[in-house]
Amino acid sequence: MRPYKHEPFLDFSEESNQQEMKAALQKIEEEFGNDYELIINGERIKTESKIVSYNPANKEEVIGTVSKANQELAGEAINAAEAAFKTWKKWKPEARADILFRAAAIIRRRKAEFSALLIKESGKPWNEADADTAEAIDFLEYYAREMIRLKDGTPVSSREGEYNKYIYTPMGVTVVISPWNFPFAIMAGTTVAPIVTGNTVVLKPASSTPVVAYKFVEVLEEAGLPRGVVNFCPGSGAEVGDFLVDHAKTSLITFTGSREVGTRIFERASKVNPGQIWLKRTIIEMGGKDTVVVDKNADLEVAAESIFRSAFGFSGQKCSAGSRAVIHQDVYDEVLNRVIEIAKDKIVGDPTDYNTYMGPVIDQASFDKIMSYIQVGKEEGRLVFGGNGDDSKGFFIEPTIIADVDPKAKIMQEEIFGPVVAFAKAKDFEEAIEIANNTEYGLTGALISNDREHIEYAKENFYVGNLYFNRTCTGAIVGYQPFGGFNMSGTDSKAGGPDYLIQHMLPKTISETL
Ligand SMILES: NC(=O)c1ccc[n+]([C@@H]2O[C@H](COP(=O)([O-])OP(=O)(O)OC[C@H]3O[C@@H](n4cnc5c(N)ncnc54)[C@H](O)[C@@H]3O)[C@@H](O)[C@H]2O)c1
Ligand SMILES: N[C@@H](CCC=O)C(=O)O
Repeated sequence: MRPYKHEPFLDFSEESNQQEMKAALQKIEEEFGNDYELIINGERIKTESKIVSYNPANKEEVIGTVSKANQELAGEAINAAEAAFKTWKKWKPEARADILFRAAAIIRRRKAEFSALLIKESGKPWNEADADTAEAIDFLEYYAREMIRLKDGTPVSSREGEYNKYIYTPMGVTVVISPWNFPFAIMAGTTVAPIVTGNTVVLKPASSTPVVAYKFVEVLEEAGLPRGVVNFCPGSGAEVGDFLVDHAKTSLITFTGSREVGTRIFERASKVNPGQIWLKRTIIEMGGKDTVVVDKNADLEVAAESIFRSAFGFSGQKCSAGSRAVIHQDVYDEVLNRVIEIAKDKIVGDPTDYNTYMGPVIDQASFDKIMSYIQVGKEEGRLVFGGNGDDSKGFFIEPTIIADVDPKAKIMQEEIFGPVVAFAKAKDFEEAIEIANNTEYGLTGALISNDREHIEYAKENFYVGNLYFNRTCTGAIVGYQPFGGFNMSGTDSKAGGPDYLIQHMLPKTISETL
């Protein structure tokens, strides 16, 4: 087994990579409109009721229709997962890991096809889609190796006359609820972490992006995953989500999504329901209100680039998005003007076009919500760039920059999840860090500074789960920057890190008297 190394991103300035992506985009169009079924215990189940997956850049284009589970079918999925657990938990960890390695190899061979689907189903531009596919491969490769590392447990001491062992055992049925914004990587990572640790899964993907999730489950089947170990169960959050969370046979819930739904799940999971003989465990990763702080002696070009890319990568639809820029007063105007300059060059449009920097936002509800925040922003600050949206064909919003915002203003406090960045001025470095910390979230942050003392100060005082220096606050890499946040950003499970898998297992102490 080679040491873990992250999957390299494709360089689309190379003609051959461009051609491959163009061909993949054409090829997947042939599958548009296909019908995808539920997968319960390996059986395909077609339902009358459907989820329709649209291209957010072109509302007319249907990516696929997907059967929609009701509570009865969700109950069958839980039963199938419970039955499969009896044998799957006995598989050797190395054999479980092998399935992940095989799945990674299959996806690597079909990389362009998966990225093309992400471009169409979630509106990601090429580089963001490629990064999402690469991250899905990374999760498979990394968690497989992690399970092999953990298979014999962690060494503990033994006194004379005894032999002690400390091992990790699987938990049971895991409900995986995933978001649409990393429809491949997060969905795949949160599905295979419970699987490789010996649990079985009911996967409820986001309703905007169910097709990529179906195709991933097919890959797991092709890689040799026995039936019932993963059950594909798309459905309404309110109906099927609550049902799965509440179910007495659910042991572990791993959720990634909004604060509103995450706190609801956290609360419901704490209730012990009739027939339930354990306390449910939850891994809950939620939103962010993330800040790029610029110090007065920073490299201002790095600062402007970092702010721009943190705010507008995938139209700001990342939990890690830098939706707040807090700038030292001495360099405020210069940085703001440079970010505006960068924004002027960038193309907003159809993400199937290689030259597009920013595609659409995911759907009408997001479009309306972001536009209403822009309206609030115009009242709370000075609109200096963008501000317009067009939802006639797809859900397009210009990169929007609002200057001179009070740190306590609504657009400085609430997660917008769109291409909007608010600028605030700080009188000195300490005040900038105070402003950065003044939200209820604590996910990511970046400091752009050349002052070593300030960097050390930030390491201690900038209260976020992922802290970066002299770069963007987005773009964590599996195995290199374990990911998760403090406070209302979640349980800080650190996906893609060395502490992640053990949260899917029950540690067991075995002590034998010799
Ligand atoms: N911290 C992280 O690692 C991370 C990563 C990606 C996205 N996010 C956050 O996710 C949010 C965007 O994603 P979203 O719009 O898909 O979030 P969301 O909370 O609306 O939906 C997430 C998932 O929860 C399901 N759901 C909805 N209601 C439910 C219920 N009552 N019970 C169970 N499940 C239910 C949805 O169908 C979906 O599958 C943002 O807030 C973003 O910051 C966080
Ligand atoms: N892990 C991603 C963010 C995931 C949330 O949307 C990043 O680091 O940018």
